[in-house]
Amino acid sequence: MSHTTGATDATEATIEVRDLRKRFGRTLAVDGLSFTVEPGTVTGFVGPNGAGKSTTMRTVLGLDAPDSGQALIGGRPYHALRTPLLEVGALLDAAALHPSRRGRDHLRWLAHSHGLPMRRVDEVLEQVGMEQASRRRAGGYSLGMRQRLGIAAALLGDPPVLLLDEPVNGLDPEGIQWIRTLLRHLASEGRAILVSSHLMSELEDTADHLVVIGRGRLIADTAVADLLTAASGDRVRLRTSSRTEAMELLAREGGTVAVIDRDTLTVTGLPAERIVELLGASRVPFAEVGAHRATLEEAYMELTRDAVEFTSTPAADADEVTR
Ligand SMILES: Nc1ncnc2c1ncn2[C@@H]1O[C@H](COP(=O)(O)OP(=O)(O)OP(=O)(O)O)[C@@H](O)[C@H]1O
Repeated sequence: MSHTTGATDATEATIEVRDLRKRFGRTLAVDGLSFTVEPGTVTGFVGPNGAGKSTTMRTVLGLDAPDSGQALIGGRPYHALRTPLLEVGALLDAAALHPSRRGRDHLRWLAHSHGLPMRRVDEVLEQVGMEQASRRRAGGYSLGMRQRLGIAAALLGDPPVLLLDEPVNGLDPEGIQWIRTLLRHLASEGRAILVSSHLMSELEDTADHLVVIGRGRLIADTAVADLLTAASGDRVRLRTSSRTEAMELLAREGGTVAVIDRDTLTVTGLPAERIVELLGASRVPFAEVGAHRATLEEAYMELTRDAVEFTSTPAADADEVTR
């Protein structure tokens, strides 16, 4: 953060959600949710469609009023922020722009209305790779371009807190890689960043921390590294051209064997050294025996499977919490 725009100090870079509840008619969108986004971290906000992610973000941004509980930015509710654009940046929908307006003019207007120096417009346009495109009219922008412009607008006030709702939507693989690098960089500067996604794989290599919700309730609030370690367990991964033979042998010796693909297995209940010994003694060909590292997707599946009981609601409430 440059601090030239008077951004708040690092201790204020947090998002705190405290026992938040929000109902829309018969739908309980957010049901007693609490979590904190710490400075210097990218926190992934994950859950299936309709889980309550957007509602939570909108409440943090003062766009929805909570029925109870609190949503705070740097310890204060959004409406109490003196200079919101300098304190929190947000991407909710890809920038809704008038088709005849140039992206650059949109940012200049935003900067002007908040008393920000015009050089910030050029700085953020460079940061999102839109220097050239921003001189064209928005009517011709792709969804990816509008996403980039929306991110530029969020960064304009150099805020210590960022909320991005599904920022990867519409980006091509190169764009996805770009946003990963950008978010890592922004977090390394001490910002608190909350990024929602309904796909766990999109957060691989981006998030340090995960808040997983289902039906408006917290399922997990965990460091990504801890989640992956727990999900990887004591599983050993091995490759073999004699899959059936290897499976029979290892199961006989007390291992629990799962098939990953045509020539890859994972085994629990037997240490790697023992597996090597057993396959070697029986002359079953194998290669690459090592600890299995779970993907974030696998970890998520495990997590939500364990959380089924926690997330399910009494039958009487059932139609209140479904879309
Ligand atoms: N303005 C509204 N009026 C009525 N119901 C709403 C409103 N906004 C959200 N909901 C409902 O609240 C629930 C949570 O929706 P929300 O958009 O917060 O979920 P989400 O996790 O962001 O989902 P998605 O991944 O699909 O964006 C859903 O059942 C949704 O239909």
